[in-house]
Amino acid sequence: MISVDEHRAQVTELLGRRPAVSKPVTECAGLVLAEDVAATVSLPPFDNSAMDGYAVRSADVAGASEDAPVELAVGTDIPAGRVDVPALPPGTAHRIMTGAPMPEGADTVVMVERTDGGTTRVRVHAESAPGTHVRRTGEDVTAGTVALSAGTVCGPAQLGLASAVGRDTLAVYVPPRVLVVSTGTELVLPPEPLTHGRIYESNSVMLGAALRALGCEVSTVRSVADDIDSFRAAIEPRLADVDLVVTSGGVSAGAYEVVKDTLTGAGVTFTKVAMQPGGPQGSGTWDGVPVVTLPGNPVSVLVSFEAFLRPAILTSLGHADPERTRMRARLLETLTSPPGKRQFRRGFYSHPDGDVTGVVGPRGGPASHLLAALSQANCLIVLDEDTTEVAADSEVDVLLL
Ligand SMILES: Nc1nc2c(c(=O)[nH]1)N[C@H]1C(S)=C(S)[C@@H](COP(=O)(O)OP(=O)(O)OC[C@H]3O[C@@H](n4cnc5c(N)ncnc54)[C@H](O)[C@@H]3O)O[C@H]1N2
Ligand code: MOO
Repeated sequence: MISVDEHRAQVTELLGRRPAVSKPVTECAGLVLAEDVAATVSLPPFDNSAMDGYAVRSADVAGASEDAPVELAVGTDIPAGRVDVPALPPGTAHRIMTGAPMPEGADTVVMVERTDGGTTRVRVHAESAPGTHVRRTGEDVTAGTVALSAGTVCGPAQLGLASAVGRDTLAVYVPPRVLVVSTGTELVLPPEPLTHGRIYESNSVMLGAALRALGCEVSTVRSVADDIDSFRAAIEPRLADVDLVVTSGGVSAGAYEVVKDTLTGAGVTFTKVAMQPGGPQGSGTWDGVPVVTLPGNPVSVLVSFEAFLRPAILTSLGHADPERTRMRARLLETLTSPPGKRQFRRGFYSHPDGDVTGVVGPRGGPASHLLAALSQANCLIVLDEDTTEVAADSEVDVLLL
């Protein structure tokens, strides 16, 4: 029996670090930068107006007020995008739009609402200090500096910034192509009707969704019979096209453990991990392709994904912190846990108004076939290896899903 942390370390080492590739910025959401992005331009790239109004010299509108407006001749219009902006002669105003370049000579912008909106002459009803409503060159980013560092997760704001400094591609770690395989002679796919003793296959759909959420490209073999020849025939031809194989089922102690029977001695090590659910696990390689074998019970599959695959894949993709957000929460019911095992119970975490901790109630018992309870959960309650009981009202760790 090995610990959760030991198995996680093995799976993380197995997956290693993904290669970096250049991708269009539009395809980089959620991925991690494999390069520093240097700004080749400043942001803003030029002094420009923050308001629709009039570019003026502040000295020319000094003392202006509602009762004593200052009247100036209007020179020209400067819409955003105009490149041939004439300088501003003293005692005049240029009509300027938000984002348009400031004319030489102007040091401030008066909002149109503080004027009569004139097009040949304008009455200005307010003073405007130098710099008012002017966005200065480089006040956000200075050309030549690093706008985004390697290791940054590309969310919407980061991709916006990369685009604003002129990048249309980025070097990012490319997510793996994953083959998801569900084993079990009992598995049936809709619309085939269920006969007694068989069940509808669900693990591959669940795993596929979890993997795609990390950016993985997923292909699936949804139902392989518990037979070594069928298993080999279904998987071996596909190995060349994937970076990782994830199987479910066929790894425990029965007489028909197809995954274990096929891969033992062929590069995959099977072991028991001190956790509940998700005890029977395996990892290794098959013809050089990394393989992670999960137990078949649906809740075990998703808990194993959270405990091992998710952190290993995120690490392989360059994430510095692959952990789920961990919170302390007040437990609403007493829970028990087997000694020596880390238990992951499904829970619902909420945060009543004014509560600084949050509360969590279990959803379903510890058994690993309770898929409906899992579907109502938004967190895993973690009871560590030394804990056998946690009383209601005690604080526990929860991992937010
Ligand atoms: N004598 C022992 N029996 C079992 C042990 C043990 O240590 N000794 N461990 C139990 C635990 S814990 C688990 S978990 C399971 C793991 O068994 P397998 O990985 O071999 O999985 P299967 O037997 O193939 O399936 C388990 C369960 O899950 C259902 N299943 C499987 N695949 C799917 C799927 N794709 N979609 C939906 N449901 C699926 C399957 O029908 C079984 O009910 O072993 C225990 N036994
Ligand atoms: O450890 Mo099993 O994975 O409880 O169902």
